[in-house]
Amino acid sequence: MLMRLGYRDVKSAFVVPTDLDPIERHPKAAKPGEPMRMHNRTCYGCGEDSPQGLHLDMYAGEDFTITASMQVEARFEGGPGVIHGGVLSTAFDDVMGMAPLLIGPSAVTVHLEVDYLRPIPIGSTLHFRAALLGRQRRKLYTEGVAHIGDPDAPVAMGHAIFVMINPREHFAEHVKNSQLADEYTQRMSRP
Ligand SMILES: CCCCC/C=C\C/C=C\C/C=C\C/C=C\CCCC(=O)SCCNC(=O)CCNC(=O)[C@H](O)C(C)(C)COP(=O)(O)OP(=O)(O)OC[C@H]1O[C@@H](n2cnc3c(N)ncnc32)[C@H](O)[C@@H]1OP(=O)(O)O
Repeated sequence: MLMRLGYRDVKSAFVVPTDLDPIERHPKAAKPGEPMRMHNRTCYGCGEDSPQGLHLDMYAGEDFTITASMQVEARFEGGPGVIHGGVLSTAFDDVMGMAPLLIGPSAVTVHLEVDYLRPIPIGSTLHFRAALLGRQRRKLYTEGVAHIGDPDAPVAMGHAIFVMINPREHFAEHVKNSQLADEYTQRMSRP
């Protein structure tokens, strides 16, 4: 099922394959309107225990969508008075990265694109919507859009490809570096 967020007039080089495999919402996934569970509470994007992080607030939406918001704090300044482009791409990575969890698997970013459409002032609230567009083998195609109050006036769009992984294998050698190393090491040792 291919569901796009609209805004087709926005130029983007991202190509979504036409031969996508069917996807289904996982029965245990958050219901529309419910908060998305943090994948890691020290995540720089959404973790509540990441002191320097973006503190994205994320909710499950209808179908394969996520909604999210964040405050554009002064510490996120890039150009004078506006958000840093890298901060915005971090936010898109994390918001679009939540969409795979609606169908179940853990997945990591292999490709990320951001189209910057309008300057985003410090002090604004950024609102995001992201959608899982479809799956092709282990690849998951996503799209995101951001606005600062008027949903019909997008300020940025994002596209990304995530690849499904086995988290135990993928993070096995790295959990020791986590701020939550003890917790993850214990989780790894459970059958
Ligand atoms: C129990 C303890 C652990 C608990 C942890 C719990 C949960 C955490 C898990 C997940 C997180 C969940 C939500 C996350 C939300 C947001 C977070 C932001 C996400 C990130 O910020 S995450 C950091 C940055 N991310 C990386 O750190 C990835 C580095 N990377 C790799 O680790 C490898 O790359 C890997 C393993 C991904 C794949 O490697 P591989 O060998 O398994 O597979 P392969 O290379 O064959 O790729 C398979 C198919 O993807 C295609 N493909 C590959 N690369 C592509 C590209 N660039 N463009 C287009 N297509 C590409 C191939 O062409 C092929 O496609 P095809 O099927 O058509 O052949």
